Amino acid sequence: MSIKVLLNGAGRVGKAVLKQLLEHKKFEITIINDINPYIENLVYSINYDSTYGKLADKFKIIENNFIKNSTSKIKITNVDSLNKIDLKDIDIIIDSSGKKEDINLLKQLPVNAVFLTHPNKDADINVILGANEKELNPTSHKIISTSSCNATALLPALKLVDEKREILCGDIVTIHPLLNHQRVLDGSFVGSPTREVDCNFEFGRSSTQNIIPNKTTTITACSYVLEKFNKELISSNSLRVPTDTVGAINVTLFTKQTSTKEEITKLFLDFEKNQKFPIVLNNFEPLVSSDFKKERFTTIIDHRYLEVKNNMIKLLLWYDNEWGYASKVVEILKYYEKIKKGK
Ligand SMILES: NC(=O)c1ccc[n+]([C@@H]2O[C@H](COP(=O)([O-])OP(=O)(O)OC[C@H]3O[C@@H](n4cnc5c(N)ncnc54)[C@H](O)[C@@H]3O)[C@@H](O)[C@H]2O)c1
Repeated sequence: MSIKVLLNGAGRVGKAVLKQLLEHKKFEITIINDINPYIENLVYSINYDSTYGKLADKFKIIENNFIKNSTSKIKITNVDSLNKIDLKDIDIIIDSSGKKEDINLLKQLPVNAVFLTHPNKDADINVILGANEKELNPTSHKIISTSSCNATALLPALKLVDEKREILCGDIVTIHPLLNHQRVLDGSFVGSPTREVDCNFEFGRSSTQNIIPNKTTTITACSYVLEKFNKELISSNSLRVPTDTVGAINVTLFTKQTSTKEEITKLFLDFEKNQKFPIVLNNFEPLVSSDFKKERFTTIIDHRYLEVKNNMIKLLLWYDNEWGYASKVVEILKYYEKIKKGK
């Protein structure tokens, strides 16, 4: 029998999750809830996407707030809180709305698990593949955060280096595409209810005309997964750039033991060879950000920019913050179901 899923919030991440989950017959998205009241607009934005193109098997609206394509029939609801939805046939919720819902409310929902697509310190667990998936326990973890796109890309690399060389301190700069809470042209910034944003004035400026510096919650998100990787150990900031998707992280680490470039190269090559999930991909080609669009691997090491000097390691990582991150949400879901069944 298929696992019935409710998708809450069909924005950038929600739609990437939807499209990837449609490929997995084990999961059936039976409800999509979004505060967008226009079902015509919702179905249009699922069928047509400027970043990832047209959906081959398009949805159309059928009777009573249902949409349908050749394989799936999905009910559309339009409420602002999950406790207003009839959940009697739902096994799992994926909440990609960004709403910071009361955790106690989420815990009381009559479903097996709620997956949050944002870091959340009150969740039962924050999971990043390649970092702490072995701690995931379907019996005791009901509210499961799948962390952030940046932390998903970064933490497997930090863990790997730390296990071999012990990280003493470091710094990261994330270079991140623009997001839906930003402005197209200059305007006053209006606080987003779905995001914690510190740099309000900068986010009121035109996202298409500027590189916007801001703080990032990446390291805090890492610390929810593995406590060691916190803001005391690693400093951070971010540059928001006018591209649609694919981020990069410039990472500088100082380690207890010294390394050579060959040793660090081998570390990532060996990891890629032996990994169970699509995490590390080693790139030696002269590629640019759009070449990583729709890439499932989310810690793509660009070896052209790997630098190792004594106890300093400098890495450049790539990741598709929408599609790649959504693929990890789906992988975590599949892994959760697998260990739940004791396989
Ligand atoms: N975009 C990214 O690169 C990215 C990557 C990883 C994680 N995330 C996280 O995923 C979440 C969504 O981000 P996004 O970029 O997809 O945002 P988005 O603005 O594109 O999409 C959010 C969607 O949720 C809907 N929504 C808002 N409040 C709702 C509510 N109360 N109930 C139901 N639907 C609601 C909106 O109408 C919209 O369709 C955020 O928590 C974000 O931090 C985003």
